[in-house]
Amino acid sequence: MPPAPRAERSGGVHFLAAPRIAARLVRSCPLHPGDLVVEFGAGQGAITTHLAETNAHVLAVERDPEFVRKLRSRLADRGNVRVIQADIMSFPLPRKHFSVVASIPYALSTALLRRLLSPQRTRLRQAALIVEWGFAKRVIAPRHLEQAWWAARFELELVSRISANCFSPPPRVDSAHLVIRRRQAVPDRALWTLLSTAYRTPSQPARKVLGHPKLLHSTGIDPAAPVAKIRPAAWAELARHLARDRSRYWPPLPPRFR
Ligand SMILES: C[S@@+](CC[C@H](N)C(=O)[O-])C[C@H]1O[C@@H](n2cnc3c(N)ncnc32)[C@H](O)[C@@H]1O
Repeated sequence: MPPAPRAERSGGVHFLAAPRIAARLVRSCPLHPGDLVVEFGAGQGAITTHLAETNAHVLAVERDPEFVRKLRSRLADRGNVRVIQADIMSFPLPRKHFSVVASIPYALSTALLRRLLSPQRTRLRQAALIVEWGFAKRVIAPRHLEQAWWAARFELELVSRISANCFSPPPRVDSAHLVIRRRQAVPDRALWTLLSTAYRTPSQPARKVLGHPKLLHSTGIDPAAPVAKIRPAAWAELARHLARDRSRYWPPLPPRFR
């Protein structure tokens, strides 16, 4: 049977057509030989080929059987790359520490970040992602509880804007290069208690919701500022300070995050 026409095969898929951007994306996620890195939505391998060069163990996940077949044959001589036909949303995440480098389908951005960043025991160390520009702007300035949870435990850096013309076919909007790095350990239960309390009344002054005005000052938080304006790193610092008091009880996280 002749292969399906390309436009039909790749319907809705925007392939990265700028090798320098793929190279920069991979460089922004430092990998060492033997590290484990997952690429979600490997497509035709625009990023996978650069990942293969790092000598990390690469798990390239792709749903489309035709892309999988081609990519397997293209990378057959790379013993460090496994191309796996699977759905991003059900692919079991590694149990050991891992990194992610990927240009993810726009429609799955929130769901994938939720899988990677929300669980208390996530093994994600770092990620370098291409995501929709507007999505990147929203996650680096969290307005909601779950995003605040992500940002307090992981540093989210918007590295650059990527023009739609760097993709084939070009999407309607620009994309962003987003880098995610796990912060120094944060006591999860203390952090969750602070955030879930604060985000019930996000426009209230920090002093009123959280108390401890001196501690707020010393962690760089303006006690008069609304809680929703507190920087993610300051939340992490505040949780570390409060958790030092061993006499305090911090309730467990909701089951969906455990
Ligand atoms: C934005 S493209 C990126 C392709 C390639 N990495 C690149 O940069 O050119 C997203 C890829 O994700 C794949 N994809 C979409 N939904 C998926 C899913 N639920 N599970 C696995 N792969 C999926 C598409 O087939 C496509 O190859």
